[in-house]
Amino acid sequence: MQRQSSPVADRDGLAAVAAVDLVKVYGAGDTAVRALDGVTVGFERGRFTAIMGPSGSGKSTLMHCLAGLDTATSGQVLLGGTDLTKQPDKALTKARRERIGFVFQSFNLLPQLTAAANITLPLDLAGRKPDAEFHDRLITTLGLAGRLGHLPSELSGGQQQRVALARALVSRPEVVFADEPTGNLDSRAGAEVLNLLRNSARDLGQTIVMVTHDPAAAAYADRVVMLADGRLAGEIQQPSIATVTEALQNLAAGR
Ligand SMILES: Nc1ncnc2c1ncn2[C@@H]1O[C@H](COP(=O)(O)OP(=O)(O)OP(=O)(O)O)[C@@H](O)[C@H]1O
Repeated sequence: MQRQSSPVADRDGLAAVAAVDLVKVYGAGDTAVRALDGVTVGFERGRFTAIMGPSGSGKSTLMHCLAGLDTATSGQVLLGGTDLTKQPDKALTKARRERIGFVFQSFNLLPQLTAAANITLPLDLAGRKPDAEFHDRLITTLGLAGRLGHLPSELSGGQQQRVALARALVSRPEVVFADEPTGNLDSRAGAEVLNLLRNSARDLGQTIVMVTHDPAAAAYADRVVMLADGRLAGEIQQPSIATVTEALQNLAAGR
């Protein structure tokens, strides 16, 4: 496993989103928890990166801070040229809505809306129209053409997650954050969703950052960033299930 992190984005123009010396402390005094303890890491444009590490290592906290869903105690979050930690609430909400896409373990689709309406909802709310050609290409690639008129309750878990993926991708956001996106899927549907995430990076140039516990899921990524105790603990390029599993075992054993 390499011990160096990638150069942070805005310095070389590569990173879509980056953390610079990011610290997050929950609580205060004796009960304070240092969930992130000075993390500096960049996530390159057009690549699919997985964040892994033992339970409690700070994966969700890092992702939430990168996505502007949580505020850091100190340090910077750079989305393109914008330091999210310096944005007033309104600007942060706008950046989250217009520049970031999300895919959650629990799909988070609105039950009363059809698949088609769920997919375009964020754009509709922003008063924007989807690029019709890109929209149609996504629907075809994600295998949703025959499902657009269905409600989420009429779709399988894998289909619901593909709708959520289409919703995240259709606005071509600067980064899509995926939080355990296959956690509620069986292995076949999970593999489909992971293939689609990988292809979104390769074919569409979409930047994707995914938190996962599963080495098999992480092996779909171009790169795995490891966290331990709120710090960067190395990274793996072109990961395989074996290299990821070994790295996690080494971390657990304190090597
Ligand atoms: N809201 C909170 N209040 C207090 N402590 C928190 C809070 N959220 C997270 N923590 C603590 O911060 C540390 C990092 O948590 P985080 O959820 O980021 O880790 P994780 O790697 O995502 O864990 P897991 O794999 O179990 O989901 C943990 O010690 C956790 O208990």
